[in-house]
Amino acid sequence: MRFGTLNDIETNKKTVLLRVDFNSPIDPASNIILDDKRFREHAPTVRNLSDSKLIIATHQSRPLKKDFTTLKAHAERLERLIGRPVEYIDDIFGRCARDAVKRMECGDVLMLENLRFNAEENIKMSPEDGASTHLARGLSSMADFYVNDAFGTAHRSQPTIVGIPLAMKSVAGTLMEKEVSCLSRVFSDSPKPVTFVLGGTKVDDSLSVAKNVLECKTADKILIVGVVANVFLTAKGINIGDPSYDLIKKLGYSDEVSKAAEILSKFKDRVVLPEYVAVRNSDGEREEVSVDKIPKKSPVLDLGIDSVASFCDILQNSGTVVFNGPAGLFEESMFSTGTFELLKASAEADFSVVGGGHTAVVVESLGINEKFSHISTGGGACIEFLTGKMLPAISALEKSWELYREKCS
Ligand SMILES: Nc1ncnc2c1ncn2[C@@H]1O[C@H](COP(=O)(O)OP(=O)(O)O)[C@@H](O)[C@H]1O
Ligand SMILES: O=C(OP(=O)(O)O)[C@H](O)COP(=O)(O)O
Repeated sequence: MRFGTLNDIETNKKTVLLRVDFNSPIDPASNIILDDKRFREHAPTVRNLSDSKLIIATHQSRPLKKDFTTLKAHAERLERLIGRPVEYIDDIFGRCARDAVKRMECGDVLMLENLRFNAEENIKMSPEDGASTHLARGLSSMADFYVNDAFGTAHRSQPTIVGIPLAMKSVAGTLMEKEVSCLSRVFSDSPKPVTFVLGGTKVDDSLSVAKNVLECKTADKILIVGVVANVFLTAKGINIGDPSYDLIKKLGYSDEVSKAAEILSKFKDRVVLPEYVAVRNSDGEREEVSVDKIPKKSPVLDLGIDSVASFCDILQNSGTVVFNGPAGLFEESMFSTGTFELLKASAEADFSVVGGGHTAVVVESLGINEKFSHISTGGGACIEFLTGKMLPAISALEKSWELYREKCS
């Protein structure tokens, strides 16, 4: 890695500004945090910084969304998790925040207000512009070191992600380091053969990942499931029925059909499509059909049992599995078989990685999370990483390391 980590800085008695991504599902009516996975994943970094005066900064949601809220509940949740007091302050870099920082002693933890309450944090900008914002200048003046642990936000070019690292000595936190090293391993020394499972509804992202990992020979095989499979089947000239085709149109992915066709023509032998699917029939029940017999009026909602078996066979013979996006409408138990069975088979691989919010939730609900080598905290960030793009947060940390390396110890 070409950026600094916590091992490269001496934080004892120093003031550290830590950027995390505590953006979590919240019940807007009660403000209760519904899933604290990201808190649990950032906890090691917080613990590693227990000898410092620790200022924590995060965002929650976006302006105008129902779960765009203050961070009092986030501070309380973190406090419970780490077993140490976390003071919440309803300010970001104004006088109240600065005074609170001045009062801090070693071991204290302070949580600032939602970063996206500041307009500048909601704007995509260059690192140079980011560094010159009031937000980046105000925050960087409060601490000796900046630690970016927010992998979930690593694909955003916003002031705290790309600007602050230009303005001060910055390193990656424990979670950022783990995400980058685990996801990078997919591209380098992962056990062979490497199989990707691409499903869910983000067809454009999945096609970019497929193209990248097939072209650079990262993936030996790609198993296509979910709505992504319906696009590929259409590209192959198969009639997937009106409801499934209407969903593709509604999601705005009609243009992706020709891109899927291009991938199929180039990499036919390495892209595996379902031969059998499950539809909801006119009685509202699950019905198994082969793909050349999909009824005109029935939506395709899962992988068929025979294809589940053949896909599991491929997964069981894979050294590495990267799984991103469910195989069907798993929220309905009738259509959860494909997702559940494929995930269980993937968990047995020597090296197994899961990306995507829905997929990670299923893995936890099946109680097989410990069996996976890595479950990414990033949705968009993980998928952009797998498309082979350099994430803005990582390039900013690398630049910071170049600029400040000498001054870090
Ligand atoms: N064939 C299908 N038809 C309709 N919805 C599907 C189908 N396959 C998967 N889905 C839906 O995809 C959603 C998750 O997709 P996505 O957001 O891309 O996953 P992730 O959050 O893991 O990246 C789930 O709500 C699931 O019900
Ligand atoms: O949850 C996040 O992204 P994700 O939903 O793609 O995992 C991050 O906190 C980034 O949030 P954003 O997509 O509002 O910039």
